[in-house]
Amino acid sequence: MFGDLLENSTTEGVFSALVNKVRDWSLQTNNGGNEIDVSHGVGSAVAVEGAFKRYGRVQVLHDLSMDVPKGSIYGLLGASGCGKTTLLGCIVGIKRLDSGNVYVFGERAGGRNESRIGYMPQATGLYGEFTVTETLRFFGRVIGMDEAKIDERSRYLVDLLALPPHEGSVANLSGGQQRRVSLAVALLHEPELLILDEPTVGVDCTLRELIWEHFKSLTGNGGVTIIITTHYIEEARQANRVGIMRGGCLMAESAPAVLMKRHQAETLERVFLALSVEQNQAKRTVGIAARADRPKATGRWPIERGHMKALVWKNALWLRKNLTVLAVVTLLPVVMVSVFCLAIGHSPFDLTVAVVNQEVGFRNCNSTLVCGSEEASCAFLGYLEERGLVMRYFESEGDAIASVMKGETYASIVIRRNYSRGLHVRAYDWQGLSVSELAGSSIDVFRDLSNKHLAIHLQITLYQTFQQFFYDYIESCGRRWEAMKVPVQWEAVYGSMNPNFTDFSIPGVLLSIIFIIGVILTAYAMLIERNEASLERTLAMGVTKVELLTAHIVIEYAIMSTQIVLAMLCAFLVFGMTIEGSLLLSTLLLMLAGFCGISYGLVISCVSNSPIIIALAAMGSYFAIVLTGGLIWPIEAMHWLLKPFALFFPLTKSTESLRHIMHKGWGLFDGDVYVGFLSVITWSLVLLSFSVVLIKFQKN
Ligand SMILES: Nc1ncnc2c1ncn2[C@@H]1O[C@H](COP(=O)(O)OP(=O)(O)OP(=O)(O)O)[C@@H](O)[C@H]1O
Repeated sequence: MFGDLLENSTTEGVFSALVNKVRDWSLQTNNGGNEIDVSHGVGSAVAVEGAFKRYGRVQVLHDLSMDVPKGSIYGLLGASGCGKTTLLGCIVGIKRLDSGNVYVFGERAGGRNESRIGYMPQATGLYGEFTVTETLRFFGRVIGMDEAKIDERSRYLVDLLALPPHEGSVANLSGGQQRRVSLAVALLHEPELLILDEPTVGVDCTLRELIWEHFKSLTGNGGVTIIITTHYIEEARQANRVGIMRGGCLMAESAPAVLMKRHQAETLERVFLALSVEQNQAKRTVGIAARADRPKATGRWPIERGHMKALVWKNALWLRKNLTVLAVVTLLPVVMVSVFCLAIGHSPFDLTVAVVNQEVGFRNCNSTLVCGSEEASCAFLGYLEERGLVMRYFESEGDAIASVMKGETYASIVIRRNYSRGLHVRAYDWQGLSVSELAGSSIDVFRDLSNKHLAIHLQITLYQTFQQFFYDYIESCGRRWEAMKVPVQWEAVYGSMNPNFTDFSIPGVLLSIIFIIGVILTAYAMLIERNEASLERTLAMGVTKVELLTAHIVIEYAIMSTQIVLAMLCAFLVFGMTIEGSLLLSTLLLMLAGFCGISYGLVISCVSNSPIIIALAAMGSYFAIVLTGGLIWPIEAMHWLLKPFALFFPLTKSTESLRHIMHKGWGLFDGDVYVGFLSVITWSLVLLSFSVVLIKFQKN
């Protein structure tokens, strides 16, 4: 309708003087019996005084005043982007003015009169997965209706608005059907004030007529007040009063017939054009109006039982309808723990090495270990094969080294011609060992050191294999091999004699998995909630943001408990990770880490509503935590600049504590186990408080 007069979002200047003049004049000449005085007295359902509102640099409402008499239909008209939805949001209480006042039934907007208001946002504001019945049940519960009343009203509205059968989900309805469901939600609790943002878009003319008849009967018989925005301008002729907005100002406010008469126009559209011309002329002459006082926020207890029950029910219903998501989320930690245990900490096997055995060449030889054997090198290579090395034999040393250089083998092992003789002298008569025997009994190894893990593994394998082989050779010669041992006796206070990297890392891995899943789930749940238009509607019904958060935390905690139990069963029962201490204490620490993740997820979701930023923040912090938390490399080895900070990160101390519990069997007050608990609790509380502050002070 107003397509040719689309608002300029950078509208400058204030036209309040002229606007107020036009408006006053309209009111003076108004002869509508439905009209009442503009002050927010007894007769006003809604009164707006000197409203200012801007989004960043864009001034959206500009010294706007309006008055909606009780029991009337008020049509709010204006071009796209002129600020109608913003104004409605301020009346409903989900948006705050920068300055000015909004009164609803004589009380400041945003107070406790949500049960008297029915709000239909511009977007449908519904949960796509729910059926019509479930949608009406949820919003009925939020507003505090009893079940019988919800059923009764649902039947009535389904009939009135010709809503489709109940079984299908709302997302599968047509646009017009969805708008009707949305209207039904607004009408559900029989509110005294209906605020409807374009309720008849996508509705056919017959049904539109019917809906308007219903509005008229509501205002006529029931004393209900309706504020309605519409782009079908002719519709607004049926309203008792229309307000015409432009550039964030109300240019006129009066009965449609009065406005048309005053401007000698046949349609309201022509009235709008005439007013726009007058406003443009005033733009050049009128200065900026003073701002009114900033309204004070209304204080209230942020959590109500009824709201919480409805929200938790809604979240649980959403999960029931998204069982795949629920299954994936619940099993994710088990999958991550399994992948970790299967992938990390095991010794490499089937490593190929190049071998040049100058003692026997390519001929077959006897690998049995016998004292004084001329082919002891074969026995040694047999030992290496038993340790899982794969041998590739070469004729010359150069070919063997070339195979390492080409990446075909990991090392080349060269055994000299008189190896067996030298070895025998070393084992049997070492005092008489000559220089040539010493050199001949040495094995030359050329390794590819570019892969540190594999190179060290090969080195350890060769040392250990040779040690065993040499002890066995000494024994086969009837000598005591114990005399050759390094004279150090090793014993374990905690842990096994053969420590395992997987076992070392699993406490930190469990904590970090539960933490990061908490972060991601919360951030995305809040993102979805924020981006759903249903949030506007839920907030308009008096649900607080703190209640929304708490309901999410409740559901997430239920999921998290299952995640933790499954992840621990997987780690301890399936992969045999060490658990010497209390399972309960370990679970508690994991729950706290999960809570810390949830709190951090809340902070991220408050700071940004971009999925990319959320993903980057979550992954970035995860890597920082994993790298600095002592999970994969000891903190003792960390750079001195980073170390003091790393100790304060949320999972550093808690990883140590969980390791003490799991590997040493320590209790809460043994060593500094309690410090890990304190650290993660402190982080959770700080992050949670921060997110609550951010949420509280977010205006839009
Ligand atoms: N959350 C927001 N952040 C920044 N700018 C916003 C926000 N909401 C609205 N705006 C801007 O404020 C102006 C008024 O928007 P509003 O939705 O109130 O207009 P409207 O009159 O309802 O438009 P329409 O008839 O198309 O729905 C527009 O320029 C819009 O881009």
